[in-house]
Amino acid sequence: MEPEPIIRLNDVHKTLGQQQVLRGITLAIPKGKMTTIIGRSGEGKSVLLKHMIGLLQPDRGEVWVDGVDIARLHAQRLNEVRKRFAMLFQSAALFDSLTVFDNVAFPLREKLRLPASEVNRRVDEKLEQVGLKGMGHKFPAELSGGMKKRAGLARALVMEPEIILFDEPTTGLDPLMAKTIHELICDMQRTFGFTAVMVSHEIPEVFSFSDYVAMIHAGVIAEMAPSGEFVKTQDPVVREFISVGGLYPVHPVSTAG
Ligand SMILES: Nc1ncnc2c1ncn2[C@@H]1O[C@H](COP(=O)(O)OP(=O)(O)OP(=O)(O)O)[C@@H](O)[C@H]1O
Repeated sequence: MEPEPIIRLNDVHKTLGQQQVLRGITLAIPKGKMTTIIGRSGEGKSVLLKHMIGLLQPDRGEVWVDGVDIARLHAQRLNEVRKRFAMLFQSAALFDSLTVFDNVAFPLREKLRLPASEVNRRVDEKLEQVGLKGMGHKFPAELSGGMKKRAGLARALVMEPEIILFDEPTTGLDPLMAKTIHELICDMQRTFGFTAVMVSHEIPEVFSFSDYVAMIHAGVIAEMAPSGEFVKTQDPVVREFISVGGLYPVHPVSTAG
């Protein structure tokens, strides 16, 4: 049985500047699974993620999060819904002037105002889970690219969100480190069971680490399917796009005649 969707976009349209970026996106994100959004550069993948968390409002259409249309919410109610989310940006967006520990502690202190002993416990636990045990005293400038991503992940996880949006979380890493970070994210997703929505350019790797894959093309969802089904698509545009990652020859040899 298909898992129920936790986020549902219905006919979402968005124009930014002169560009009609989203032209009727309809998409359901299954709860507790890893869904990856692929598509060419500039197709609107980041814009789509920002609609899911209410950082952008659609010109037309609906964005349902667990039964609430966040496209119509006032700021206060929207903030309540946003507490269920974390978002991890390409850059990991760490505060350079804070240690790794203080970066991860930041949302706990700022939003939950927890006592110091509880902050220490939770931060140490998350640092250990992402492989940064004993690194809390370091500053971001002292970390490798992979360690920065781990720190960003720890900060996203520390609030124990129900939904985490990952915008190209392996940007700037070498292929081996990118694989390690993807594996870590998958491991965390399976351990904690949050809903993950990820934007990624890593083809064909996305098909091994995602439960579902969706491709955006020309402002709409060209294909959305479980990973194993997605690669069997007959849609020529989708086939051509994923062929770049070596799954199919770009010009399949015709067997006709
Ligand atoms: N705030 C904005 N104002 C004007 N145009 C914007 C804004 N944000 C995004 N765009 C435009 O919307 C389009 C989609 O951008 P988006 O960042 O979502 O693409 P993407 O698919 O994530 O690309 P990439 O894979 O390169 O990160 C681009 O043409 C971009 O220039």
